[in-house]
Amino acid sequence: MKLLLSVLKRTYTPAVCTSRRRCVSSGGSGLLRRRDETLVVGSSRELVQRLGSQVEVRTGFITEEEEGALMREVEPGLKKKRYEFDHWDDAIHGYRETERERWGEACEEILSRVRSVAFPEGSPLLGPVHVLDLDKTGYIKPHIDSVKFCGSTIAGLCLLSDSIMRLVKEDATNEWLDLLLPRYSLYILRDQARYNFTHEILKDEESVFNGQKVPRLRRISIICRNLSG
Ligand SMILES: O=C(O)CCC(=O)C(=O)O
Ligand SMILES: [Fe+2]
Ligand SMILES: [Mn+2]
Repeated sequence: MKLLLSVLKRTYTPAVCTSRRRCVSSGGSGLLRRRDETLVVGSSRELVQRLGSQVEVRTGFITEEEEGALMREVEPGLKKKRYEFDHWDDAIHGYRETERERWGEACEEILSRVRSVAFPEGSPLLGPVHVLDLDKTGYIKPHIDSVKFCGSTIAGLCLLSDSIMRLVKEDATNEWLDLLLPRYSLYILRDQARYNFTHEILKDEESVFNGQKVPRLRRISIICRNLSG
């Protein structure tokens, strides 16, 4: 299946870079951009193209109804918890989370679609699916997922809000990529993008993509991972 970039409803203004960093859109690669819908910008065209093969954003991966089905399943468990704000040392600020191994039929169908596009057939997966609920003021600081517990691929469904995921090369912080993750999208990070770059979800005040404000509301992500080999 080809990337479903054309489902993105809004158009974003052409690259107007207001940040210190040099913005180069992925125009011309044909993979990450269709019409005016840019989903990836980065520190250089070369990086966007090279790392672009290890990063996917599939817009409209789920429908509004499917988001509703997922919410009905995760909301009761989340509501029993309180958002955590006070742990200054945590990678995540303003969040609550849970894990879920068994899902109802509708959700299982969605998750098996995620697995079939994100992971090679037969690749052993982490059993429980991770559900992360970020408050409107919550954000995820730069980190690399534990190499002990999870393998080469991270796949996340984005519910309730658009957001921006920033990837920064661990040993060369001038190399970076910003991904626009629209509500209803699926993102996939593989290989170098997963091992050699930190990832983070920007807080509302910093949530600007390619010069355009992207309001960050409460956001829920549902994340599938494979096991480390
Ligand atoms: O919310 C997301 O999409 C990413 C979460 C994350 O980075 C993590 O749980 O390690
Ligand atoms: Fe992570
Ligand atoms: Mn702590």
